[in-house]
Amino acid sequence: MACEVLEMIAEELDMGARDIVSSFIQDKKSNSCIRVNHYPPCPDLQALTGRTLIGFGEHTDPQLISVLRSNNASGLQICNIDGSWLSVPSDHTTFFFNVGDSLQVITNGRFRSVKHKVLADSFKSRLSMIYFGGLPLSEKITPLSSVMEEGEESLYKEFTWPEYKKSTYKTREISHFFLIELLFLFYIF
Ligand SMILES: O=C(O)CCC(=O)C(=O)O
Ligand SMILES: [Fe+2]
Repeated sequence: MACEVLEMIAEELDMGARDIVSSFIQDKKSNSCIRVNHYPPCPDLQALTGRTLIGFGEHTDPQLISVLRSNNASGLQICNIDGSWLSVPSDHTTFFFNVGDSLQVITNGRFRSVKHKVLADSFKSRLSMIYFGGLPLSEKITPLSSVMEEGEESLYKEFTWPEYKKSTYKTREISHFFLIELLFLFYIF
């Protein structure tokens, strides 16, 4: 499914070969993964702080594309162009596709990665499973020549995929860590 979507994108952008982007995630060395997230309800902690708790802090996915499926518990929100947050309706029968930072760069900004976050629900447990399709570790993240118009310049500094991934995961650990620490404190007291 992720390949099919990437192929439609390549076609839409007139990139020549239909599989020019999807071949990255089909490569045996593609650095792709699947993550399962569980957000337990924490009504007591929510009542204690009087705030909606963040289950997963705001971020963009660093890979090319993410394909998400969740149970029927809501919580996922995406950031609108005006900075407001929109809730993604939860539906266990649908897939949610997210453009990642790498796709933004290789298309030189024609497709934009979207900031998103997850709010923890007071009563319902959320379970999500996401496939992240990433470039092989040997690849540089830089606009593909087939997307560039004559004279167009790259909007981005060039990174290798391992360099970029390392820097994004460093910032993300903070929000996970914060939640774990909070839960830990709550269970102690
Ligand atoms: O759990 C979700 O709904 C989204 C999680 C997410 O954004 C991620 O794992 O990168
Ligand atoms: Fe994400």
